[in-house]
Amino acid sequence: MTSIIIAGPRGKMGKEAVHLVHETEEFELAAAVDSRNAGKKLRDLAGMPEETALIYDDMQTCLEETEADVLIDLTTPEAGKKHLELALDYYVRPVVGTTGFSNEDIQRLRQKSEEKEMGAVIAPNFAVGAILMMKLSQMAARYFSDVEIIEMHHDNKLDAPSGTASKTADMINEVRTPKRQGHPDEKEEQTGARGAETDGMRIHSVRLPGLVAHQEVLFGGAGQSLKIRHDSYNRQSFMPGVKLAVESVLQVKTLVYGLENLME
Ligand SMILES: NC(=O)C1=CN([C@@H]2O[C@H](COP(=O)(O)OP(=O)(O)OC[C@H]3O[C@@H](n4cnc5c(N)ncnc54)[C@H](O)[C@@H]3O)[C@@H](O)[C@H]2O)C=CC1
Ligand SMILES: O=C(O)C1=N[C@H](C(=O)O)C[C@H](O)C1
Repeated sequence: MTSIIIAGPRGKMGKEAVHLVHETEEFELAAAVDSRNAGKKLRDLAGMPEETALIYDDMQTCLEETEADVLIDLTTPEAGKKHLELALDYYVRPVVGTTGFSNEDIQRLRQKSEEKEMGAVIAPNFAVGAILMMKLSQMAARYFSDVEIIEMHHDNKLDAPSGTASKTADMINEVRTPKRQGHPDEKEEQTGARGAETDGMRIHSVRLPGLVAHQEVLFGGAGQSLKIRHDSYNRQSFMPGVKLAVESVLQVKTLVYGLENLME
């Protein structure tokens, strides 16, 4: 049985994760960390399953008082970083879906996880289709070095660009012939018109109500273009990936960044 703490249980993703843990025979919910409702049980909150796990409003207290194997964090960039470090301190393996980690953060946290000989997973996207979109984009980037990433999300998202877009850019950069795209003399008449610059490529972030999580990777070459697109229409799309990450984090002794490194 894998005993799990969930941080952010009332959030859009956290709620789905609570249901995933509740419905998975080999998982059990040990506790939850929420920004409110300390002292209540999960089942006391609207829309929650019949779970008696205690709610804490402070990660450190939760870790001190709870026996758990894994922490699933689905909170905010600021809280997620703090929670990941604390989980490693208390020898609880973190599975972090929260986005907003820089490459420097990941490097530092990987070093800590290796010092502790504790597995950790940071997965900016748990949807299998999104992982394939990133891998196919990496494959295409060998042949097309002109690429623009357009990520589209709901308007409650805190971070931009999305974790998925940053990861896609990293994966493309591993294989792409370095190139500064666009006209050498191009000038933004309005700040931001060309999007965020990363190694000469551009990332554009769209935020609109009604959207969930969508991304297009556009490649251009002489007389042709290629578009690779993924859409998540709901948060259930992420749950098989959360389950895989929880199962896998028990088997590794370093920080794994990206679900593609855990998929067969
Ligand atoms: N890896 C993936 O596949 C996915 C990742 N995400 C990421 O997951 C995170 C959460 O996304 P949503 O559920 O859409 O956000 P949300 O805003 O619906 O939920 C976040 C929850 O975290 C709680 N929270 C904030 N600070 C906290 C703290 N210090 N301790 C405990 N709880 C705290 C909030 O009260 C809220 O209930 C974001 O960073 C988002 O980018 C979202 C979807 C998929
Ligand atoms: O905030 C979201 O919703 C999502 N965040 C992740 C990201 O930043 O890439 C994953 C997915 O796109 C949904």
